[in-house]
Amino acid sequence: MNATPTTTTITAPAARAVAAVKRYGSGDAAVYALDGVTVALPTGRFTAVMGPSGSGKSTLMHCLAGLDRLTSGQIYIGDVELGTASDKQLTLLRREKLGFVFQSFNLLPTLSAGENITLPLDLAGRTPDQDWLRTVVDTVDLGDRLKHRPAELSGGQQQRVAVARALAARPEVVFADEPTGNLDSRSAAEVLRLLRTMVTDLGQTLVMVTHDPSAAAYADEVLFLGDGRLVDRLEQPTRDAVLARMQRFGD
Ligand SMILES: Nc1ncnc2c1ncn2[C@@H]1O[C@H](COP(=O)(O)OP(=O)(O)OP(=O)(O)O)[C@@H](O)[C@H]1O
Repeated sequence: MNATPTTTTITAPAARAVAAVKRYGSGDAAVYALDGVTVALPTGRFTAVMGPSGSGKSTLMHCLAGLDRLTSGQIYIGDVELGTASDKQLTLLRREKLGFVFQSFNLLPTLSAGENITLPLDLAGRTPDQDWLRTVVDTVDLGDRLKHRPAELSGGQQQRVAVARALAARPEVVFADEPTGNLDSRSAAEVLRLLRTMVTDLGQTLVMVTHDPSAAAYADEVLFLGDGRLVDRLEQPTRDAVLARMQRFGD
């Protein structure tokens, strides 16, 4: 009898934390912002991070993104372990492998939208991959607004420019910290649809910290932090399921 051959595709996680501990202060004043978090962020997926205020969301994101160092444990971006990297290597890694979107759009006011998008590449002396850049600009759908300065764009449009800037270098992971925190609900939905598209259509890996259950519902999975620990996770989240889980933190 012939056995049917099976193939299994194993995709390495884009980033992971292993027994991640981050302690601020010492002795009686010690605060464990992360208290032993082990989690893998799969490639090509949209992961949202939620939890009550002070639960360690920003700390986890900053440590994953090489903006802050752990007290103990390991962070990997691909197969690079960040703990052994020098500050200079971390700066290079952030520039070459990671993209960032912040709550405040952080665009340079004197540059056009198009110039803002390519600025990180220009500063790094890298030649943009024109095909990729065209795909990114098409995806963010700014049409004829590329020559406009940030002040001439709506909040939602400015955040779409910031998303395009994060994508321009084709990073391995994009980190978004409350990307819709400064937007009205219509603009927020515009930006969230764009983030969803960049994962679904362009295969980007995205990690987003948010307080908003509606925003988290765009993700493939939501991780819930409580007191510096990973306390729950929810696949294919809906707004109501996320809301219900968040309400349980109040119990
Ligand atoms: N630089 C710091 N020095 C001392 N304690 C800190 C520092 N940064 C964070 N913390 C503490 O670590 C814990 C986790 O903070 P963190 O900002 O990661 O939480 P968060 O879930 O992102 O909160 P929020 O939703 O309010 O932004 C909190 O108790 C916070 O007070």
